[in-house]
Amino acid sequence: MLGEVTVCKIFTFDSAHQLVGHKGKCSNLHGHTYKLEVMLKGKPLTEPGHSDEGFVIDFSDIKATVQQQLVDRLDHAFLAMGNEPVLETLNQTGSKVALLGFRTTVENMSAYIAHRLKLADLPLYSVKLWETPTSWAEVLASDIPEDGPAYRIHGGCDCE
Ligand SMILES: Nc1nc2c(c(=O)[nH]1)N=C([C@H](O)[C@H](O)COP(=O)(O)OP(=O)(O)OP(=O)(O)O)CN2
Ligand SMILES: [Zn+2]
Repeated sequence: MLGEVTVCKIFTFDSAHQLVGHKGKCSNLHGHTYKLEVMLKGKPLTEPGHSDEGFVIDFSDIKATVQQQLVDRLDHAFLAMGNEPVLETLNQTGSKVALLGFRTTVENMSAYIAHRLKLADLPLYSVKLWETPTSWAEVLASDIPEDGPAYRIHGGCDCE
């Protein structure tokens, strides 16, 4: 839309996961330093004298929301679908687990993140999630179905 600007804030978090049934090395328990690019779009505020004049949204407000909604939960956690054999041991030993309920591919993770941020009322344009320095997935906010991402849910999740 005319006059709109896209702004981006970048986050990183370190997590472990395991793609049960994967034909290759990702069937092993392993970890990533994920890089998350959150892109927001809107018209910069024009209200004279307002703290946010000239901002689409204050970067510090984006940071607070993304930290609270996602990073605090995912960082240094095992990202679980719920079907991983190691899950029982992690739960028994009090290790940090984010039970997401879906297969933790980068495609599904980026859809989950986009949905969470849309629900948090950010003027979200898209999220791009880097799983490795050479692999990423991107989801546009406008491509998230009203009732949430279309991935298969296994059992439950501790998402809300
Ligand atoms: N389409 C997808 N393919 C793969 C995913 C995924 O989420 N979506 N995930 C994995 C593994 O979890 C892991 O990310 C390995 O990815 P890969 O790019 O193969 O990692 P490398 O370290 O081998 O990357 P190189 O830069 O090519 O060395 C697998 N596939
Ligand atoms: Zn992986």
